[in-house]
Amino acid sequence: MTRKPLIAGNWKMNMDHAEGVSLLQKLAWTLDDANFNYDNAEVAVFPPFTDIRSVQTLVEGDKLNIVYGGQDLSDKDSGAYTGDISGAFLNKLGATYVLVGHSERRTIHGETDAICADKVQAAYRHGLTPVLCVGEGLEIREAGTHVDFTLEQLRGSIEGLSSEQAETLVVAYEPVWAIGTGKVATSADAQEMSAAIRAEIEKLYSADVAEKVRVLYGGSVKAASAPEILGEADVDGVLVGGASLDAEEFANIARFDSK
Ligand SMILES: O=C(CO)COP(=O)(O)O
Repeated sequence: MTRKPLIAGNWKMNMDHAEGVSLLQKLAWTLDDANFNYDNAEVAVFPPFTDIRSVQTLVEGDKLNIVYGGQDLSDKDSGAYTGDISGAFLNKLGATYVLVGHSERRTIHGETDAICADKVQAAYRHGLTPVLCVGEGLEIREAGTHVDFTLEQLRGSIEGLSSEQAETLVVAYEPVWAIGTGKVATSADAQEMSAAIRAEIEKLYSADVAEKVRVLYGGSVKAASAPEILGEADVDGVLVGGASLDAEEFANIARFDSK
């Protein structure tokens, strides 16, 4: 089976709701002008929470083919959790995906694998597809233990996941040393880890489930580096940070396979 590529833009803490709507509008126009075929790849954006209602209004109003999600969610459904966002609210706003365990949340907010596993379950509880972020820091990469480290993170963050849930899981391999540094991993690095993640999913579940899981690469992806990375057998998409804030650049990443 062929897995449909997912081209995802993580806006992080950028773009207020007005800026976000104009970025999304520009992205949609740029893709339309290029006759982008949405059958070739799924395009998703992850705006700040404050933008999502406005994004929903634009997507639904203009019938855009672009989907969207939250950058995080609470592991709880509702209650006295000041500042947290429930997956139920994201679902109500038409979100398709939700990022879980981005390295900036694991480091800055101390999110452990166990917390991520609870957030993955919360995503499924609320009809959201989790994009689970894993990846090693520079010291681990330099020690050569990056595969074991990342698979350990994966196992811990999908604790309790059923086969049925796992089939729709998206995993984003984002080596921390490549995030925001301009140091993009080689396509061989991305392939090595994507294949290892898929093999681990097969061990934990089955070959059929492993075939269905989509594995993304993230870390300084630009239009110039995207085609080679996305050409790797086990890489099913990219999770783009900085370059997703530029409509033209992100559109060119989405059009990675246009000759
Ligand atoms: O963290 C990332 C996406 O979630 C990657 O960010 P950059 O593309 O800016 O390196």
